[in-house]
Amino acid sequence: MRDRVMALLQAGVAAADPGRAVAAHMADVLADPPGPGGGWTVIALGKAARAMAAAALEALPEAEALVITNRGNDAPLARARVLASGHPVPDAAGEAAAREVEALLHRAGPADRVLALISGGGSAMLPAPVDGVSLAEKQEVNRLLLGSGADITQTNLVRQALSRLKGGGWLRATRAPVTALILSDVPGDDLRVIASGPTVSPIGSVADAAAMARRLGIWDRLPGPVQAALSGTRAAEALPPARNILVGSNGQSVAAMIAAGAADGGVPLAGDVEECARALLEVVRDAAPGATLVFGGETTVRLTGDGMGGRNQELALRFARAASDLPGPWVFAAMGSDGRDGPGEAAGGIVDDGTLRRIAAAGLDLEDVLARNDSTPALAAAADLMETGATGTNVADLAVFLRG
Ligand SMILES: O=C(O)[C@H](O)CO
Repeated sequence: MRDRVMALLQAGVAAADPGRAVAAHMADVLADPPGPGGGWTVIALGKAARAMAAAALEALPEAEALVITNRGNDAPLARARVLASGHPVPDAAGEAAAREVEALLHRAGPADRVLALISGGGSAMLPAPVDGVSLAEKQEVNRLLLGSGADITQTNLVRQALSRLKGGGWLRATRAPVTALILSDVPGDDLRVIASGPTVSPIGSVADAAAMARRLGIWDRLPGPVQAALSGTRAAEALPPARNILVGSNGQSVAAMIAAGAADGGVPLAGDVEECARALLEVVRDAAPGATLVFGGETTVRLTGDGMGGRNQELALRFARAASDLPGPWVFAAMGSDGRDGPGEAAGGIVDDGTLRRIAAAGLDLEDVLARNDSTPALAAAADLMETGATGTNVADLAVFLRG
């Protein structure tokens, strides 16, 4: 049963393979070639940038690419300049990369074509603070947003208002027509949110961003220049049109898992992880023997301790606790599609009807584990920790329930 669950998760991850996703859409890209004397400017941003650029360059034998990605994903790539940038905290390397991106975009003329390859993590990797705001101040804003409980849409609304390149900034910076291939790591696949939407219109106005900072309770702690920038009015402008194409997403991965033989679980992985665990249990309670249900999305965890864990590991444990009276055999697994769940090395958790017994046998008190958000050691003690290594893509979280 565990092998079947892992094979389905693997099918979901494979469907989000950045190289394959880009290759599948290069015919669309090539349908709008450069004009006479023009060429391609390829700029890739985010955790999947290198893999996306590699696939694009296969189809563009004359082109070179600028790749901005996080450390660890920054292996050299033929015909590309690969720049490592700070993530999740923006850094000076990212600021220098942002200047290179701007220079390339400015240089491209109307006969050229810009191919933007956008993936998650891009917001932190390309800090381009608006006039009057320093990198250190942007770092502080980042820190405040992370601690405020803001979701990714709220976070990126504020980030966009403080950036030259987010929220359509790439379009403002170039005279060349832009096509963007976008790999989504956000629930709902709002293109304005993914990597803060460099090639689409912003989520809201500067005033909306200021109102959000107030609502999140961080306004009074924002550095003065940031408050000033958020108090200004940036005239709403019509952005040049761009072709924005979603090439991979959580929904597409869930669809691939369904194509591999599972059924749609019908509820998203969303909201508070405990509430989500209970909602999943309600869905699977009446599942017939042999039924396999798949789920996608991203939950949130309210931290009450400082243990080692991640939202998928916590979801797996909370599901096992909620399902204590669910007749076995059953298996439930949840993972981050990037193979990373929280700060450690684990990808997620894979629990079954014996998990609670194994945790107790290891001398652990599950209530205490959950109160300390310490899911990794508990899952490891039950031989239920999932470790896949980095998968090279990121389309949020995937989960599978299988009834034996
Ligand atoms: O970079 C970001 O903003 C997040 O990963 C969402 O795409």
